Amino acid sequence: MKSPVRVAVTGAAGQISYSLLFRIAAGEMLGPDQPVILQMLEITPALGALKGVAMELDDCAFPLLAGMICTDDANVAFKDADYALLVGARPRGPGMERKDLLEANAAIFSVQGKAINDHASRDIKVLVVGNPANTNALITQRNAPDINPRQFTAMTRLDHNRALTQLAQKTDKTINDIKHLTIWGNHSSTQYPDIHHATVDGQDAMGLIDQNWYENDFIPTVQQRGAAIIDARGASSAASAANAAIFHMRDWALGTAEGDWASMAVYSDGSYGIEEGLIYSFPCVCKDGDWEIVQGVETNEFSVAKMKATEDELKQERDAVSHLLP
Ligand SMILES: NC(=O)C1=CN([C@@H]2O[C@H](COP(=O)(O)OP(=O)(O)OC[C@H]3O[C@@H](n4cnc5c(N)ncnc54)[C@H](O)[C@@H]3O)[C@@H](O)[C@H]2O)C=CC1
Ligand SMILES: O=C([O-])CC(=O)C(=O)O
Repeated sequence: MKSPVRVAVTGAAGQISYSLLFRIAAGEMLGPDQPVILQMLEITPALGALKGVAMELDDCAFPLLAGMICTDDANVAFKDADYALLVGARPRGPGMERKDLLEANAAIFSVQGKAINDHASRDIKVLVVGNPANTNALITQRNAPDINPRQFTAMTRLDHNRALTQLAQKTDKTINDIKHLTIWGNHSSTQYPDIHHATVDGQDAMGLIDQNWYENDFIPTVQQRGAAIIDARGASSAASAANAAIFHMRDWALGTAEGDWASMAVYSDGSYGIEEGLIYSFPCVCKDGDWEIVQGVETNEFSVAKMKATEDELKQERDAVSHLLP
C-alpha cells in the first residue's frame, strides 16, 4: 500500500461534494492502492452539515480513507495538500450565465490561491469546479505565484462527457466507440465542442452527421446543457459534475486512455494562437502525472472563429476581475 496523499475539497458540505467525497474515498480518483486524507473546507455556518458528511464517510468504513479534517480555515485545509478540488462557490439559478457569478465567487479564489501558495505541497494539482471555473482558476493561479502555473486547471470534462453522449446517441453507437472529441475554451455557453477530428467506431464523425445538426443542435445542446439541467432539476448538475471531477483528476494523475485525449482547461502556452496565460480548454494527453496540449490539430475557418469567440469571453472575464489578479 502507498503512503496516504492529502486531498483538499472545498464546499465540502455542498451538493457536488456529496457525490464527490465518497468516490474519492472509495479510490475512484487516485486508484485502489492509494490511501487518502480528506481535508474538507466549508464556511463556518456549514460546519455542522460538514460534520454530518464526515460522519457518513466514517460509516462507509472505506479501507482507503486514512484521515479526515473538517475546517473553516483555508490555511488548514490546504496544508501540505497534494490535490485540491475547489468546488466551494455559489451555483447559478435559472436565467443566469455562469459569468454572472463572478462578483459573488471571485474573492473566494484569491483567498484560496494565497492559502495554497503558503501551505500546499509544491507539487499540488488543483482543479477548479466552482463557476465561472476558468476565470476562478486564473484568479487562484495568479494568487499563488510560487507554484508552477501548469498546476492550476479548470473543469470542462463535464462538457466533454456531455458531447460524447450526444454524439453516441445521434450515431447509434456507444461512448466507447468515440475518440478525439474536443471542448475548446471557456466552461460557458461560448465553449466550442469540436468533432472535426472525432471518430466513431473508426469512422470520421463529421461524415456520419450533417452540418445542420452539428451547428444547430449538437453545439447548442452541449453549450446549454448546464442550464437545461437547472431547468429540469431546479438545481445545477451535481452527480455528473462530481463524476467529471473524478475523471479529470484521475486522468491527470494516472494518465489519459491510450489512443485518446481529454478536454482540460489549462494554462495556455500560446498553442493554437490562444493568449498565453489564459486558462483555456484544449485537447490534452496526460502521462506520468503531467498534461500536455495535443499539437497539430487542424482547425478550419469555422473552428477558428468559435475558438476565438470563447477566448474573447475569457479575456473579458479576466479584465472584469483585474483587481484580484496580482
Ligand atoms: N465546472 C463545472 O462543470 C461545474 C461547476 N459547478 C459549480 O460548482 C459550484 C458548487 O456547486 P454545488 O455543489 O452545486 O453548490 P452548493 O451550493 O450545493 O455547494 C457549495 C458549497 O460551497 C460552500 N462555500 C461557499 N463559499 C465557500 C468558501 N469560501 N470556502 C469553502 N466553501 C464555501 C457553501 O457553503 C456550500 O456548501 C458552483 O459554483 C457551480 O456553479 C457546477 C456544476 C458543473
Ligand atoms: O450550468 C451550471 O451553472 C452548472 C454547470 O456549470 C454545469 O452544469 O455545467
